[in-house]
Amino acid sequence: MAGRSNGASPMDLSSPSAANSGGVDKGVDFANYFCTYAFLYHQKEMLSDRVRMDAYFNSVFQNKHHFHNKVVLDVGTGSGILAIWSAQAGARKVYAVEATKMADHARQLVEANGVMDVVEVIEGSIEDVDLPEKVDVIISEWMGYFLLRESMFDSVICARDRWLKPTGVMYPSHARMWIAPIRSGLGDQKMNDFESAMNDWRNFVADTDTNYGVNMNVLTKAYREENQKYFLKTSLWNNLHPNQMVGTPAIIKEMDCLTATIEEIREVTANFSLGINVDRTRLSGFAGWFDVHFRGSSQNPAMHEIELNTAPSSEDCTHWGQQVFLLHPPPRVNEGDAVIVSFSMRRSKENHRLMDVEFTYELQQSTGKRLPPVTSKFSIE
Ligand SMILES: C[S@@+](CC[C@H](N)C(=O)[O-])C[C@H]1O[C@@H](n2cnc3c(N)ncnc32)[C@H](O)[C@@H]1O
Repeated sequence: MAGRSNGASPMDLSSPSAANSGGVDKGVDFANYFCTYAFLYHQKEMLSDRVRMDAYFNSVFQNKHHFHNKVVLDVGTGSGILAIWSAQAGARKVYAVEATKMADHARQLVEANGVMDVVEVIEGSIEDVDLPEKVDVIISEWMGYFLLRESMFDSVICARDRWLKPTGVMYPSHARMWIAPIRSGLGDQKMNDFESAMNDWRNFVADTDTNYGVNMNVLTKAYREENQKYFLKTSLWNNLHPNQMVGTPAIIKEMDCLTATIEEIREVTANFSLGINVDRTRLSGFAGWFDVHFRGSSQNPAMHEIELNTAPSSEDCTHWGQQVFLLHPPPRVNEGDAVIVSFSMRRSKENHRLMDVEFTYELQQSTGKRLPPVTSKFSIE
């Protein structure tokens, strides 16, 4: 469905690739994933996200003791911003590794900001790069939609295991994934879009038969499936207002970036219960988001802990927004009900940077009645 935007993503990660968790075709991965990061418009989008920028800025400058006279590795430096801040905070040496040609712009920025004696920009994949020494700090902005889309944390883990000193610290140091029950008008909108696509198809089938003598109706089922996936089974990007949450959010995954493994993030599963706290409403779906923390390590804690939060907010929106998983049809819920959820998120077989998500949910009404479980599957594209 490339070219038809459902608001799911500003980046095109949707084309199938040979990449998977076992063997990634680097050329295809570069074409599908990295290429977008070589554009300044995309780096600018991230550099304009105030919540993101303030969190990283404060994490570095309020914890200068982690940087002063230290060796830092910036994994995926992009424009070089985190490397420049690390140098300004007193680092002795910063290795700023970037897979794309954005490395050239980063080098220019480093020079223009007078930190070229400290920051060395290296163009290449972190997986392939050799550094002359181990580092005290790894800083990286690796988070994708709902934390794990893009699978960039794999590269940070690889860098950590190869280059971080045993006493080293990770920036950020911890990450969490959240899910909340929500109400939204998006469900009706997407169902209308789907129905109008199917009406359009029926007219097309009739016209093709009348005008050209070929009956296309045998393809109706396939067209329906294609459009169901696109309109109803793909998660949506949205910045929700907190009053769209109809119950208490749950943490479904917590990660210590110093010890997390690729195995642990390849598949995320969780069983949890969401208490409904709004009366007579619809459960339009679930929203997923993340937060990360900058706490240093237990050996070497931060002086000032900083949080970067992408939860629904009335003022602080981020470019990550939230991922919305819509239920069709949306069940009616009441205050005091509970939604019992069994959740899983796995990497897509076609593209390890995209995710397949499954919710099996059961509504437990406040009266004690329990409705039969329903399973809904989604792609995060
Ligand atoms: C989300 S952007 C962050 C850019 C910059 N650090 C910032 O905070 O504005 C991630 C960057 O990491 C780069 N990247 C992703 N995986 C990488 C890898 N394995 N090796 C080197 N660079 C990588 C991308 O090309 C992209 O520029």
